Amino acid sequence: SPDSLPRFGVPLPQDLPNAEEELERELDNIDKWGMDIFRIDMLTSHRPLTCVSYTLFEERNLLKSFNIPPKTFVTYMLNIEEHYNKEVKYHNQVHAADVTHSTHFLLCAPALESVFTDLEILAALFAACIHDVRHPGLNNQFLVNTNSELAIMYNDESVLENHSLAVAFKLLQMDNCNMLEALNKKAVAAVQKMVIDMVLATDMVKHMSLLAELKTMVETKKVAGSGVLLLDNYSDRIQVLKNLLHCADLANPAKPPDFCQQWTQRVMGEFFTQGDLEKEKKMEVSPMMDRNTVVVEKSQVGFIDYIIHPLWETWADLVYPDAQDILMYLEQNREYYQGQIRDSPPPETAGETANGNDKDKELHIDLTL
Ligand SMILES: COc1ccc(C2=NN(C3CCN(C(=O)CN4C(=O)CC(C)(C)CC4=O)CC3)C(=O)[C@@H]3CC=CC[C@H]23)cc1OC
Ligand SMILES: [Mg+2]
Ligand SMILES: [Zn+2]
Repeated sequence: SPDSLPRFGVPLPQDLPNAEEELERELDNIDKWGMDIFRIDMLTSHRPLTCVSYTLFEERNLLKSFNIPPKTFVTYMLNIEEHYNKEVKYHNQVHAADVTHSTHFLLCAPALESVFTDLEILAALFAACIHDVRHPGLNNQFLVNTNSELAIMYNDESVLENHSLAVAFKLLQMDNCNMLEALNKKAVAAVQKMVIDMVLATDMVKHMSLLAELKTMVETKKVAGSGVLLLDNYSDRIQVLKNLLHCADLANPAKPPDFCQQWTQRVMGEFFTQGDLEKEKKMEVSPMMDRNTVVVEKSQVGFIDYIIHPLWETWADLVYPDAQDILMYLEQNREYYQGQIRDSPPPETAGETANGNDKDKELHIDLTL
């Protein structure tokens, strides 16, 4: 019937004859780290978030478990997807779909099997879907420094993260969008609190404290007989979920090389756009945002060494050995970027090459060889 949903939740591009079977093939990898979200973006006419979230909620049987009408779920997710900014090069619906997929993958870790309830899993996937909605492609510091409406609204505190949360919960109230309508008041309140806690924890200013708490949890790790993590209070459970979403948000350098490099292109495109605007406004240009001075490969090595590897190494300890392959990609990508940094020629002393031979003679020998 006409009002029945398309198979993957979204209409497919008419000009691609076998889009449906191509999309089915890509979605067969939804339980794999290497799923190609960029191809899904293309095959869904740029609605990867609705397609991936619908597929995941169906696969995890969450629509039935919480009596979420599929039509309501899809209407809400399409609405959320519409509220991601297509002009923004990185913080758009493809990033949201990628983080949602990564969140799903991390929740599948054997060390977390049967640890979280369906309500907590719904909250984590929902948080991933909405965590950057209405992102303007500018960071919190810029919004604060320019006295933006948003910064005033949220008193300079996690401005973007508060805004995404408010927009997401506001959109739930629109016609035929309340996907949580069948949940009782207590369950809705519990989901809302968990989603707020998780999304606020994606603000990078929280990174060091979040990582410190994760390290403490790893040191005092309690494991049940079956080997799964023992989390017997809200504080521990939400702490793992906050770090899980934070890891998913910081997963780009831990993805297969060509995906990692595409994300780097996108984020640097967004950063340079902000840097250009800061220059235009005679502001100090933010770190890594000046297109004239940044060495992208160096930034990636620094980002991996200071932020990404310490976080993922700790997460990998928590769920050992489930994240070893992810750590491998991260180390591979770090070596790739390190190798790309054009090492300036070794400092030559006057008249001699690095190994002390007479320059001309050595060059002559090289040439005849
Ligand atoms: C694919 O590459 C990237 C993807 C996402 C990001 C984001 N960056 N940030 C901030 C993270 C902290 N930050 C730093 O400058 C951290 N940092 C370094 O990276 C290396 C250093 C300069 C040597 C020392 C240092 O302090 C500023 C940017 C975000 O807040 C974004 C939003 C939320 C999550 C991550 C995302 C960066 C990427 O490549 C650089
Ligand atoms: Mg964010
Ligand atoms: Zn994000």
